[in-house]
Amino acid sequence: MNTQQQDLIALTGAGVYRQGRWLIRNVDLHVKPGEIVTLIGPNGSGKSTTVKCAIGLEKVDEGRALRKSDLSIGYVPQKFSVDATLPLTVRRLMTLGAHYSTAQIEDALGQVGLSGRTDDLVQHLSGGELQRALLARAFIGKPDLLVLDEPVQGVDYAGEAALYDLIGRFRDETGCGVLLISHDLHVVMAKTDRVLCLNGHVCCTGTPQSVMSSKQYSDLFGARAAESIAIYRHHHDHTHLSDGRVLHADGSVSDHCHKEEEGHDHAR
Ligand SMILES: Nc1ncnc2c1ncn2[C@@H]1O[C@H](COP(=O)(O)OP(=O)(O)OP(=O)(O)O)[C@@H](O)[C@H]1O
Repeated sequence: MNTQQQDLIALTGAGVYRQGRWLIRNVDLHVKPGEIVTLIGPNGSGKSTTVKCAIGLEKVDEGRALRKSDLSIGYVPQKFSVDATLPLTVRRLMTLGAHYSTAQIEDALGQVGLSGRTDDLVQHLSGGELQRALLARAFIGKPDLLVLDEPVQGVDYAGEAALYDLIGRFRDETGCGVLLISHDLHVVMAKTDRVLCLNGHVCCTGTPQSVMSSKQYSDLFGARAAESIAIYRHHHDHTHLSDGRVLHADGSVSDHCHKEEEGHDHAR
């Protein structure tokens, strides 16, 4: 990756305020071409909200969200539902909003192990197959940025490794950036260039190696590091108040939870 390259997306001090509370605050996130950046964090910690701000689906209430001009994005959302009464074939799914040749569609589907399935109804795909089809749809336009919100949900273990390999290969071949939300600690550590651990704010960040060798990482993940579930068992020592300020364990209140260090224990 060339660090001189322009960011594809950049959040700076981003905050989203909805229904009387800050969903995220003080979030900095940058993705350059060729870079895989992964967000991890507990349920409800603001990962999807952060991704939506980055690609312009949510607006930020403070801070800045910038995107490279003419940025093309291949997005696999966390939730994708198809109306059971609306017949939608895999071919149609692949061409919604764009035109691709049969050869291009077959090639994209072949890459995710769905060759020959173009005429199947999307409603009849299994959960893992639908996920693969959505990934093929994200790949097919060769976007500048792939944004994948839990791309392997419902995919079996062997299929999961294969799909992450595919994402890595796609990045290598096209030089695209990848912004990923993952719950799989092994995958995060193996594939990603940079990890951001969110809990309403960025509580620790760095290369997988630097995060893994940091005290914050062992405090966060400790002996359970081998278990992906460890991600959800942070030991927390401060609370986010409804006005966005932070109540620390010693009773002090500050505007944000970053005191001096990059990563730390925290709570919401
Ligand atoms: N538009 C909205 N209005 C109000 N609250 C919202 C809105 N969108 C998200 N939230 C809340 O913000 C919090 C963060 O949601 P988000 O989906 O970003 O979390 P997440 O880290 O992706 O969670 P998960 O791992 O469960 O998918 C949640 O408590 C959610 O209910």
